[in-house]
Amino acid sequence: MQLQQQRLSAGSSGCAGRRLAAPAVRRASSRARTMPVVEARKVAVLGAAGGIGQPLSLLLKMNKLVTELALYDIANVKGVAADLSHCNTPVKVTAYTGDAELEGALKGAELVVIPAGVPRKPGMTRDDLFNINAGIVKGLVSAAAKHCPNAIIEIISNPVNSTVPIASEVLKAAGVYNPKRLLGVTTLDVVRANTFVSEARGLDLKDVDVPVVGGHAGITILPLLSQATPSVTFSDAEREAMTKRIQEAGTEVVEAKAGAGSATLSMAYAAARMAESTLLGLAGEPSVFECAFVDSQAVPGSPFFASKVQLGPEGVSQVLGLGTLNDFEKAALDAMLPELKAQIQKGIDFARK
Ligand SMILES: NC(=O)c1ccc[n+]([C@@H]2O[C@H](COP(=O)([O-])OP(=O)(O)OC[C@H]3O[C@@H](n4cnc5c(N)ncnc54)[C@H](O)[C@@H]3O)[C@@H](O)[C@H]2O)c1
Ligand SMILES: O=C(O)C[C@H](O)C(=O)O
Repeated sequence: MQLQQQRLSAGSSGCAGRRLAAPAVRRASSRARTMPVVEARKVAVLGAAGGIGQPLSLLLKMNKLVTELALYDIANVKGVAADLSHCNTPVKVTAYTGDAELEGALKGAELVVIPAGVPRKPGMTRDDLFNINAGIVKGLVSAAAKHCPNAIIEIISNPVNSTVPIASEVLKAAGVYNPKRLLGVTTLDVVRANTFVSEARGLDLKDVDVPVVGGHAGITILPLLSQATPSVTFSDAEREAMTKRIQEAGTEVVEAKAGAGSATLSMAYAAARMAESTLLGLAGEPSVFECAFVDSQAVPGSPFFASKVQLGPEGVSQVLGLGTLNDFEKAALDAMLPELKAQIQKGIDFARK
């Protein structure tokens, strides 16, 4: 609710917040009249007892667009749900654990958010998580294919560049793949880019919107600083340093946590923002945009790519192109592609074997 209030009044909705700025300011003065009509919306969080899952569930419990919050985890989820259910917001909280209860979590869900899986420790890459998380995502998406085949699925579990292709293959094999309904959550990259650029240039955060494209690991994370709103200028050295900071921001947190995991609170904030945008799109709100890692033809040869997408009643209603890149961004795009394609293919091969 708080997040939503902030979003509606700040006019910040997605990596293309600029498109919403004017209507959102109008909504702020007549919010009761212009809030989308809320139908029954069940949201399932798989991995809800984890470092991301718990604060994400709290934020969703505060969101007026959610009516039921189904929390699923292999451990400790009943306590999390009991705790959360005491918050006096209208969202109904239910808890499910173990394979036998997964169906209950998923039945009737319109949005399934998946932060299940292990996080990095210092010295690891996201790809080092593949061996454990690939199987977790495969299993959970198989269950979603069976129990809520029309739900929108948003994957947080790393490595996103591989787990999203795994999910697509699982859904294809089950005969229920709809590319408009599968998204890898890269919102945290946008959140970070907005924060760092605003800090560097002394800008009001609510005005800043930096699209981040590519994927979600190292050099595959490409902030398009040339397309930032408001327009910002950087020297070559500054642009390179800012790009690297955004690319390495996850590692910055992993190192600061020194073995206790990776980003959880900022990720929960980012995922809650992504979920809210998705629910706004489902509710028929026009002009809702976010960057996300989706089935895409934006870049030839890369079957998945993160770019700005429009969210609507069907999920992803439009995948936007990359716009005009400067020479630095063009070179960075060329440099990332072999790595991104290999990580996508690794996910596809795993799911097909
Ligand atoms: N996309 C992003 O931007 C982004 C950002 C931060 C973290 N992540 C990733 O999110 C994942 C979770 O991170 P975290 O810090 O919350 O980890 P965590 O270990 O704190 O929590 C993970 C939770 O998943 C649960 N889990 C494991 N297997 C499960 C299964 N089969 N079904 C249901 N639940 C299961 C665990 O019990 C645990 O509660 C990691 O893979 C991490 O790399 C992604
Ligand atoms: O860095 C990580 O391992 C977690 C996440 O992908 C992040 O960007 O914070």
